[in-house]
Amino acid sequence: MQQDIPWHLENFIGGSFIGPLSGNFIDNFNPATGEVSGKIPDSNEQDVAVAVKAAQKAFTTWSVTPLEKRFEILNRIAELIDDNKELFALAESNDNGKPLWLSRKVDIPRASANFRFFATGIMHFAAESHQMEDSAINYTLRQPIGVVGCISPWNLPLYLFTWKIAPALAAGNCVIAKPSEVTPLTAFLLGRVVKEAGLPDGVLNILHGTGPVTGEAIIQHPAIKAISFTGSTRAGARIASVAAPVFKKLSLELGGKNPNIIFADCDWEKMMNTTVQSSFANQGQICLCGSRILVEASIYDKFKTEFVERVKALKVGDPMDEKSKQGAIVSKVHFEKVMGCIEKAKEEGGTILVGGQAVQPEGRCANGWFIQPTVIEGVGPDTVTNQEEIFGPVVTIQKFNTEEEALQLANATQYGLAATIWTSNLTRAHRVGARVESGIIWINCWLLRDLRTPFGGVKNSGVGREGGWEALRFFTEAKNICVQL
Ligand SMILES: NC(=O)C1=CN([C@@H]2O[C@H](COP(=O)(O)OP(=O)(O)OC[C@H]3O[C@@H](n4cnc5c(N)ncnc54)[C@H](O)[C@@H]3O)[C@@H](O)[C@H]2O)C=CC1
Ligand SMILES: O=C(O)/C=C/C=C(\O)C(=O)O
Repeated sequence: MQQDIPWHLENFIGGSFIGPLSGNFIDNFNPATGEVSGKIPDSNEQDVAVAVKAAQKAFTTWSVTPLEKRFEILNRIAELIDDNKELFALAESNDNGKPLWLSRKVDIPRASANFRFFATGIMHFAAESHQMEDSAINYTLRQPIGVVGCISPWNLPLYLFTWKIAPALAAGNCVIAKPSEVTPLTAFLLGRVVKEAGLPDGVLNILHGTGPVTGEAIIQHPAIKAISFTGSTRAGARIASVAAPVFKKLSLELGGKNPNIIFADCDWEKMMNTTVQSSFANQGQICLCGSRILVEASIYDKFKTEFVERVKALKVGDPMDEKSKQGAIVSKVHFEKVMGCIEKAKEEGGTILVGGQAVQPEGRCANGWFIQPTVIEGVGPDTVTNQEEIFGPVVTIQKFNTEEEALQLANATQYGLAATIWTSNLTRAHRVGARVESGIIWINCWLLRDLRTPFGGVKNSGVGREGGWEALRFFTEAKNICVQL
């Protein structure tokens, strides 16, 4: 595969790289330098229509391609991502601003793992059968849906793009996929990889462009029968309003305002190390980050002192520098949003214990969008700061006295994606875990991922589950066949 990071991106439609029909492109930026780093297609509904035609044509053969063949191709895609890991990692860091070591260690390996996981997963996927004593037998077919749409965000670009595409393809669907316009590079490179891996033309189509134009064209296209989306709750609500009345299948993985509940009897060192990570990994731009830290009163002061010290020590800087623990914020728009949230917290009476400022590293990153990791104290549970997703390197700390109070605080938002509980009392851990309103609970750990488990949120954090059989069920239609004996 070519080892260059491309400047001029094209759509990948019907197995070919082609420009947008309008001829219009939009600027792509490197957030670490603030400079334009390339051009991406500003695709519209005509481009989507061409892609859907290619996908419909490909579906006639891909949907009946033997599982072993699908396995072989998806596994080959995984191998090729691994073979080109350095190129993918560099592209991801340039596009997103995350440290290169993080792309190498997490993002790119997880992208190939997604393909490998669903390549093997489809070989083991089985449907149910139900016997009615000796009078009839029902068996359920799990058939591919047809053409499906996969729309992903900018925070874990290739990681989340492939988390949707891999199960969709494994299940026999053809895909119209759109990465975030903010981080298009690795999705473009994926087009080259799938071509080389021998995925038939039209099975995966990758279109670039904005949410309001390209994204809208995908969700509104009548031939696209299911949409899998990860991103903001606002965009998720919009997608549901378009898709639900025409009965498209929907999987929505949305925002979070996740509680990190710390009891006094926790394993201190493990909790501290992990809490720094769960607060600020990827500049806090992971929907699973613990943005509201709830600490038992008896250890609150000790926690505050040590946590602030550790956060102060996190080096913010050039993503290419191995020593940088924090890279750039993904875009100028998002940088301004996060800085605005910090200002809002101050207006709401919050005290900035550490951080709170933009950072201007020396050298090539002097004009990039960097923010110090920020810890805020003194904002109540009902404030905007503790209610709205910030999605940046900003956490709040709040004190609780009893388990009941911890639960009240934990559940006091519109979101319900993930929660972390720190305690060495397993009985309490189970009890609290069962009562936190959240799709995912981590006890004495964070982001420990088993790809077989159901992944998703409750309340305004989304609808449906990804991962394992859940994903393969989502990307198939169940058809029950009843045979009277
Ligand atoms: N995983 C998560 O929880 C994420 C949450 N966010 C939150 O969303 C806020 C805004 O970030 P954005 O980049 O604007 O996220 P977004 O939700 O607008 O964008 C995510 C993806 O959806 C697409 N999209 C947007 N509107 C669409 C529409 N009407 N139809 C179809 N596709 C559409 C975008 O082009 C992108 O590919 C962030 O500040 C953060 O709070 C953002 C990204 C990921
Ligand atoms: O699947 C995972 O391990 C992580 C998923 C993270 C998101 O969906 C997100 O940050 O939006």
